[in-house]
Formats: sequence, C-alpha cells, structure tokens
Amino acid sequence: MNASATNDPTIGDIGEFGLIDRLRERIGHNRHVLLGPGDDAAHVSTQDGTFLVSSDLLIEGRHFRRDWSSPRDIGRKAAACNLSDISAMGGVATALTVGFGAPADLPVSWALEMVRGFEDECAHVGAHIVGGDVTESDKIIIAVTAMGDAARPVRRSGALPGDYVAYSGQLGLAGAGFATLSRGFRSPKAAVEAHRVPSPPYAAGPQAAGVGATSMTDVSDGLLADLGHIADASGVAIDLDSHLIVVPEPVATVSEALGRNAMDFMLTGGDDYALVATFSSETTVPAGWTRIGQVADGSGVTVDGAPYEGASGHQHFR
Ligand SMILES: Nc1ncnc2c1ncn2[C@@H]1O[C@H](COP(=O)(O)OP(=O)(O)OP(=O)(O)O)[C@@H](O)[C@H]1O
Ligand SMILES: Cc1ncc(C[n+]2csc(CCOP(=O)(O)O)c2C)c(N)n1
Ligand SMILES: [Mg+2]
Repeated sequence: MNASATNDPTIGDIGEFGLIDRLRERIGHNRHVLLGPGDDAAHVSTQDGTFLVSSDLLIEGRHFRRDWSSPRDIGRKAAACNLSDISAMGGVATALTVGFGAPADLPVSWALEMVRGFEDECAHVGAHIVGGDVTESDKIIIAVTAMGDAARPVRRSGALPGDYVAYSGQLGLAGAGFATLSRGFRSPKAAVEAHRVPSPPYAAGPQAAGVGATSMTDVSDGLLADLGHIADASGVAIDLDSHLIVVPEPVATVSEALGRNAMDFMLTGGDDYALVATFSSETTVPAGWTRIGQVADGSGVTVDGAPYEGASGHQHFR
C-alpha cells in the first residue's frame, strides 16, 4: 500500500474483492431480497414467485480483443458468462438485458453479429434478449444482466465438512488459450477457441441442484479463487487432490511450448466457466461431474494438503 492508502485508499490498494466488500457495506435490502450481493446471482421474490438475477461487465481489452475474437464470438462469450452465473445457482436463465457502449466508427454489422452470438448462446438454455441500452464509448463495453428461475437456488455458503468437491465442464483451456494469444500464437486451436467462446455446462447446474448439491459456483476467475469463495462463505476448508485433475492435451501442449506449469492453468486459469460444487458423501457423483477434493473443518483452499504458490486466479486492479 502507498502512503496515502491509510487515509483515502485507491481501488488499486484494496483490490476487486476489497472494493466489493466496501460497496456491500452501504447496500440495504428489503423483504423481497431473499439473497443479496455475494453469490453468483441474487434471489428476489415477487408477488407470484421468485427470480434469480446477475450482472457481468465485459470491456474491450480487459475481457476480449477485437483482433483475437469475432463479434459473434464476443457476443457468445458475453452471454455465456452471464448465463453461467444463473446455472451456478442451479437455475435456468430466461431473459437477458444488454447494455452496449461503442465508438461511433464501429460498423453496424459488428453489433449485429455480436447480437447473433448472444442469440446463439442463449439458445442453449432457451433465453432471449428482452432489452438493453446503447451509448457512445471509446472502447466497446458490454454490460449484461441475466434473469432466471430456480426451484431451490444453491448458494456458495452450504458446504459442510465431510462433503466432497466435484466439477463439471472445462478447466485450464481458456487460460492456456489466453496465454497462447498473448504470445502471438494461434494454436493449439482448442485452447484459443476456449478463450474466444467458453462452453459452460449449463444443464449441470440444475442437475447438481436436483441431487442436493450443498454449495456451487462457476469458475470465472480460477478454480482456487472461486473455491475460495465457497470456503469463505461456508466457513470450511477445501483440499484438492491434484492427481484427480486431468490436464487436457491442449493445456499440456501450451504449457510445454511456453515453459509454464500445466497445473497453474488448471487451478488458476479463469474464463472456462466450469461449475464446481460440493455434495454430501452419501450423494453419488452425478454423471458428467468429476470428484477432485474434500471439504473439512477450517478455512482456505489447499492442494494436496499444502497452500498453492502464487495467485489463485484473475483479480482486477492487481
Ligand atoms: N458494484 C457492485 N455492487 C454490488 N454488488 C456487487 C458489485 N460488484 C459485484 N458485486 C457482487 O459481488 C459478488 C461477487 O462478484 P463477482 O463479479 O466476483 O461474481 P461473479 O459474477 O460470480 O464472478 P465473475 O464476475 O468473475 O464472473 C456477486 O454477488 C456480485 O453481485
Ligand atoms: C483480452 C483479455 N485479457 C485478459 C483476459 C483474462 N480475464 C479477464 S477478466 C477474467 C476473469 C473473469 O472476469 P470478471 O471477473 O470481470 O467477470 C479473465 C480470466 C481475457 N479474457 N481477455
Ligand atoms: Mg459466478
């Protein structure tokens, strides 16, 4: 921290999650807020039911680059990271609103292709765009709000000692793709494609909720970082068994080519939007899920019984 930090800290001083904590201190709630900020989506009641709602912001240069991804890819990714948050509550997304900021010289066709990407991705769950906003901006900004429905939302806070940890979907590929593109390469294609368009296992969310998952989240920042949110919210410790985490071939290829540790991509690479959940030891591992760890008394996330060296995942402002 710099000298001024003690008096008037900057966002850079306190970081993404420090800022969210400080903002949340100022946010009230009413009787309709069944679950407020802090989970993948909020849960709100209405006169005749309830809904889930979640927002994610994508900024050109921070989340995507126009020279790396097509407008259709970018639309699909912007939809995917929002639809994934609804799935991570055990829900099914029904509607999106899309705020779109763009420079005046952006071709109209770019925006239309982006919306095609949105509709393509939304087709996986049956959702559609129901509104939005447009504004002029120096860089492209895509601000999405997703709404959805869940019979029994699964929170981050329900993991219990004795539960096991399992994931569904892909890990490591998008991070490896980002590293590949950052070094000016275009292959392996599977990794680069995973950065451009993630493949969230949408149906696995309601499936896990249906068999009684005790907690769940999606992996947007990195497996260790996002499991850290489950550990914190649940007041438990989580230990992963690295031998149960199988490195996909493209991740191994990228690791070798770039002189990187493959497990780093698997444990700390974001952007794949896998789901990770905890289940009671009496629950059979659901089809499509892979068991990778254990919940115990304590706090924090360890790998093979020891803290993992380095950053646990992507953090803005750091
Ligand atoms: N500006 C804000 N005001 C109120 N709540 C916020 C704000 N920013 C984030 N939050 C809340 O903080 C929690 C964590 O946010 P975060 O963005 O990490 O969640 P996420 O969408 O699951 O992850 P990601 O953005 O990496 O996909 C969420 O419940 C979110 O609603
Ligand atoms: C051009 C470019 N640079 C970096 C990355 C990597 N990245 C950016 S944000 C994020 C976490 C999720 O975002 P958020 O927490 O904002 O939802 C990750 C893994 C990228 N995808 N594209
Ligand atoms: Mg999430």
